[in-house]
Amino acid sequence: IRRADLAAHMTGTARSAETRATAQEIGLVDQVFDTAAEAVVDADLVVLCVPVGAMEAVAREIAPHLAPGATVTDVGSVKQAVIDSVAPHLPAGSHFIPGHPLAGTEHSGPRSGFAELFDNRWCILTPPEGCDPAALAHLTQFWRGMGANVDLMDAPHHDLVLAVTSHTPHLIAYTMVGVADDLRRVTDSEVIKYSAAGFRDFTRIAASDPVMWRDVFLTNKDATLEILGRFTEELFALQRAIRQGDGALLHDYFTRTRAIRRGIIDAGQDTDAPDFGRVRKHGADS
Ligand SMILES: NC(=O)C1=CN([C@@H]2O[C@H](COP(=O)(O)OP(=O)(O)OC[C@H]3O[C@@H](n4cnc5c(N)ncnc54)[C@H](O)[C@@H]3O)[C@@H](O)[C@H]2O)C=CC1
Ligand SMILES: O=C(O)C(=O)Cc1ccc(O)cc1
Repeated sequence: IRRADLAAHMTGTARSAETRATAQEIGLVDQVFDTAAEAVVDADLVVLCVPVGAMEAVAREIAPHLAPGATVTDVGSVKQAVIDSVAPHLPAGSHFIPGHPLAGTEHSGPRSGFAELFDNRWCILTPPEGCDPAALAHLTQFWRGMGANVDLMDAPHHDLVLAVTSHTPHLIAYTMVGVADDLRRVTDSEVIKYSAAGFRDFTRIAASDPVMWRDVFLTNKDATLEILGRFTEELFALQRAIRQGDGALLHDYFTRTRAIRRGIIDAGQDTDAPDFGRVRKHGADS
């Protein structure tokens, strides 16, 4: 926001005194308040950046203190649950436009942000029907100002797409690291020592914030279970092919998946590796 001078004055808050002190110390915002109720007074734009399961409590707290005509948005990884829990509490005359930047790392807290985080990444907005066009245009410009590309979607579609591209992959990473941990005799030495790229990536993902991801799965339950069901079917098919020595099936399968990866790279969306590098370079928590 500072890089592109998108706000005249930025306020912020966090639940713990320690986080608020850190935010103050590193100059993350112009003014840090003890409560969300104080932080939103006179704000044109309010961005809720809490775990999905905490959105409702924060919405209840800020609602009586919002300026008339304020725009309220969020960055939660699930959208329908946020709409259901936040919208009923906001006053008439405010504009609620949920959002989700598809950018982040396994790190949390005020020291984990860096100005380039949203550069050339997608931010999906899920405006409700009848949403104020001027408020939507402003919010779109806000995200573009931070370097993101903006797309619009309805919330259920967002939740299904993200179940495929983010939520289920995270669950699989958590599971794989859990499996390795169960094999204690391997974990204690060899898994760490000989950790090849695949498992290393899983451990990075599985180091993500437990509260945030607990809430993602609790609130995007149906879509995640749907994708997990399909994942399990495919896994069983591959398991059978391995048992039966069906090399042709495995080869065909891996040829198809390789083409998908190449499609992602051709579309300019292969941002994982540079992103990881950026986190290190910009000194986020490690
Ligand atoms: N970390 C990531 O890579 C991404 C996260 N998101 C979404 O962004 C949101 C925030 O995540 P981060 O910024 O990573 O987390 P964070 O841990 O850096 O910040 C979360 C904030 O919420 C506060 N909080 C937690 N529980 C609360 C409660 N019950 N009541 C009031 N405040 C509470 C914490 O004190 C903290 O200030 C989540 O909804 C997450 O799904 C979206 C895209 C990427
Ligand atoms: O660290 C990673 O690789 C991520 O996938 C970050 C991330 C986490 C949650 C989101 O809703 C969006 C992006």
